[in-house]
Parts: sequence; structure tokens; C-alpha cells
Amino acid sequence: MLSIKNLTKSYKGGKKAVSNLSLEIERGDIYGFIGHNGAGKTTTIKAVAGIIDFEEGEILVDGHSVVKEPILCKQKMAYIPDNPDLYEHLTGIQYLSFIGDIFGIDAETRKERIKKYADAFELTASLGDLIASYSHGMKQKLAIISALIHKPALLILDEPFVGLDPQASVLLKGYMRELCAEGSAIFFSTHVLDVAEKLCNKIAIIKEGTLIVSGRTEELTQGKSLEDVFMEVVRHGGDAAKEK
Ligand SMILES: Nc1ncnc2c1ncn2[C@@H]1O[C@H](COP(=O)(O)OP(=O)(O)OP(=O)(O)O)[C@@H](O)[C@H]1O
Repeated sequence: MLSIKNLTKSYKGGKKAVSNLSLEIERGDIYGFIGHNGAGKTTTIKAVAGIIDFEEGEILVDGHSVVKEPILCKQKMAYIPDNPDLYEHLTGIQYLSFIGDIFGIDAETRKERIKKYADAFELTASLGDLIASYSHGMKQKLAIISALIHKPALLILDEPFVGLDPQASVLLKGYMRELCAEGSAIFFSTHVLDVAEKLCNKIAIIKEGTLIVSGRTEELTQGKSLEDVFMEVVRHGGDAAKEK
């Protein structure tokens, strides 16, 4: 569903933020992307979302290039950034309607899905308020709802659990599992290793822009905690980026 091939990205005047990174995310995968601060997670995610350009490599969403066919790719995906920057002058419901229009969700389905997710995230009573009046967590919940209502084939999230209350985190994890059970794929970054260990069937670890290790969670951990594996991998690196 998502194929990242030899991605390399440098920022102006900076060193390589991501170097020759390749990953395959298949339908049904909940793929966790972990690494220390500045490792290159957000850069990779933004390149996948089509928000930043990159000098080398290829990113395919369901076989389509994010560079050559950006609209087609965006129709298939939802991207939730780490700091949701939504249209503050709209109300919550106006924003969800706008997303519904963009993704061509019919009125009946839209109503039903907005009710399901807004009720669950306890946002229904605030949907008539301006987004400018929302707290950070409320904006995050609205961004999550806007992604879920169009049932994306590929869901990309950057640090989705930061700032969410425990109840919302549990809900989000449940909806991530639900979406993948229906055949979608999820790729997300996180620093919360126990969540990654429990939620993800596959995990990739990136260090200083280079993929160190990737593969099935249980094959990476082999009975150890993900935290121990992460510390070991980050301390000693990998002989080579290996796909287990
Ligand atoms: N707009 C930018 N201009 C220049 N350098 C940048 C820019 N954004 C990121 N970088 C650099 O690229 C590298 C990777 O940053 P990135 O934000 O992808 O890391 P990250 O793994 O998401 O980190 P964190 O866990 O702290 O969010 C870092 O060295 C960072 O300083």
C-alpha cells in the first residue's frame, strides 16, 4: 500500500535528514516508526504526505507516485500531523463537512460517521464552536475524526498519542485496529514504545536518517521488550539496515 524506495532528503544548508530509506507497508499493517529526536521520522512522513519534496528515491501509494500523481495519492490517504494546524475560522462541523466534500462522502454516510466518532471522542457538543476556541487535544481529536470519516486506505500519523487523554488514546488505538482489519494500512511515528509494541505488527527503527532495522514486531523483540531492543539498536546501530 505504501512503498518507500531509497528516500533521501536534505534540508537547505543542512545534512541529510533521511538517507536511502526503504520501507514497505502492506494492507492490514499497523507499522510503527520509531527513533530518537531528529532521527528523520517527521521528514519521512511529510515526504509520504506530499508536503515536502525530496531529491532522491520514490514513494508509491497503492502503486502511484506521490510526486507524479499527488491528487490520486492524497485521495487514498489521510495524514495527521503532530501539531494539527486546522482552519481556525471554521467550526468543527464546518471543517468535517469540508473534508466530507473533498473526499466525496455522501450526506447519509457522513452524518453517520461524524456522529459515531464525535460521540466517541466526546466532541459532539463542541462541533458548533470555532476551531480557534479548541484546546490542543480537541484539535487533535477533530483531525483524527476528519481522517476516519473518509476511511483512508492509508493512514499516516505523526506522534498521534502525544496530547491525547488516556480515553482518547484507547479509542484511537481501537479505531486504528478497526481500520486495518478492514484492509487499510497505517504508518505512524511514536516515542511511546509500549504502545508501539502492543499495537504494531511491524516496526522500523531509524537513527540519524538511516533505517537501522525493520520487520515484524515479535521477530525484532524476540521475547525482549521493545524498549530494550530500541536502546540496544540505537546504542550499537545495525550492521546494515535489514528487513527481517
Ligand atoms: N525545516 C527544516 N529545516 C532544516 N532542517 C530540518 C528541518 N526540519 C527538520 N530538519 C532536520 O532534519 C533532521 C530530521 O528531523 P525530523 O523532524 O524529521 O526528526 P524526527 O525524527 O521527526 O524528530 P522528533 O522525534 O524530534 O520529532 C533533524 O536534524 C532536523 O534538525
